[in-house]
Amino acid sequence: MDHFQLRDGVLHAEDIPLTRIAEEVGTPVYVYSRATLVRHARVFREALSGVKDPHIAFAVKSNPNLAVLKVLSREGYGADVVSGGELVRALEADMAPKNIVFSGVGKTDAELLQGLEADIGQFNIESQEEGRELAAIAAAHGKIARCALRVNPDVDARTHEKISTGKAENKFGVPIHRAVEIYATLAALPGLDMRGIAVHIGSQLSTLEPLETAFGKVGELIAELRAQGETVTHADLGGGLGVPYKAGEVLPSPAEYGAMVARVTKDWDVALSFEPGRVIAGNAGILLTRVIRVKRSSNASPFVVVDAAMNDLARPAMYGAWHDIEAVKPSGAKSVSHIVGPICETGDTFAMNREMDTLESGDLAVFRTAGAYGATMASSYNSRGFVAEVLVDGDKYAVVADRLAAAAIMDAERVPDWL
Ligand SMILES: Cc1ncc(COP(=O)(O)O)c(C=O)c1O
Ligand SMILES: N[C@@H](CCCC[NH3+])C(=O)O
Repeated sequence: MDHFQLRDGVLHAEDIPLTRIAEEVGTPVYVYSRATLVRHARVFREALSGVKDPHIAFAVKSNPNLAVLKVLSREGYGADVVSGGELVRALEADMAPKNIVFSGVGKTDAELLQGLEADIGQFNIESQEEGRELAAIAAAHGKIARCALRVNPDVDARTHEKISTGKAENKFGVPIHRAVEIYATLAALPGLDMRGIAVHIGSQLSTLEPLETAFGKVGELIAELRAQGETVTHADLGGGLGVPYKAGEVLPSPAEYGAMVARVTKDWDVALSFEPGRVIAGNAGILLTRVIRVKRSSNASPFVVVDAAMNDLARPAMYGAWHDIEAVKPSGAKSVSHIVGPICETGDTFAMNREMDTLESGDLAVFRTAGAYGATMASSYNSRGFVAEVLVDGDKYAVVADRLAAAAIMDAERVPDWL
């Protein structure tokens, strides 16, 4: 069920008209639906009913807002973090340390220590070098780091090249053909409890086949490790399940994903964990914007200039990504337009020649499927300040991230007295 629906001609988030949020909070603003987050969290867990005791760690990078994390921690979700900053957020949102997994190719010594001191559940080690450093830090502090070795299975996830992570040429994980040797080396080090394998081949996957191929390789690796006398009790299957960005688009469902996982892993005899991000948060959020003006300077499609820009929602500029765009109070008229932001880059374009609701100066519109990799990738480019975020719950809402004005950002800058 979609919690962003038209009621009496006005698009609502749950029971709140988006016109009200625009008036009271201003635009641009991200709006999240608590009911959708909860529904997605439960659907994903339910989809894994064929897996014994799955551990689900929300990929914090997809939406690190504290209120969003709190909703998910209340659903029993843990966190997949990739920085000390994300770790602090997960703890702040009451995610139990044992339910936190630390991924990423570039964890610094300080971040490794931070994870050890928080006694997180698992480090996903991405290189032999990182494993050695973690072992030394753990041993020096009298701690044991529970670890999985992230492997790179050299599988094409068939997604956008910038978010593919499982090809040999990508920076992530250790080459799977070297995994047995590296695992054995790390398992012999004091300070490390090597207990499993992790894999994540990319994001916004639109077919299950690459995942199945990668998981098949992990299954073979686990058997090989055990044959060599290594202990393997855990496997982390990452995230990556795609979501529809266009109305009517059909992607593999969480249930199909869960059934595939249960089938492929049935003889593994390990505790499985998952790191979903987009599939939980993507369709739980929209970006609400207002049309500044419509430029009709030629016979071509008009430029509808909105007050959101590539600094607020980077995906179209970065990946050529599509987000459905709809009027908040649709008149019924449709036309072909270009939807652009105010930033001084041609790349600040959300849609070209898009047939969609006709928008006029002052109208409100939404970018759909903006709950994942939206606000979190915002910047202050062109000194635009940071976009605000709102969480709706039935007939109430709260501002869960203040708009950070350009002036507040400037306050953090200093002009040296020798200038
Ligand atoms: C290690 C890791 N886990 C989980 C995720 C979450 O991916 P997604 O949002 O596609 O589910 C990512 C991002 O791709 C990631 O890099
Ligand atoms: N930022 C990307 C996803 C990156 C996934 C990170 N592992 C996107 O918006 O699609």
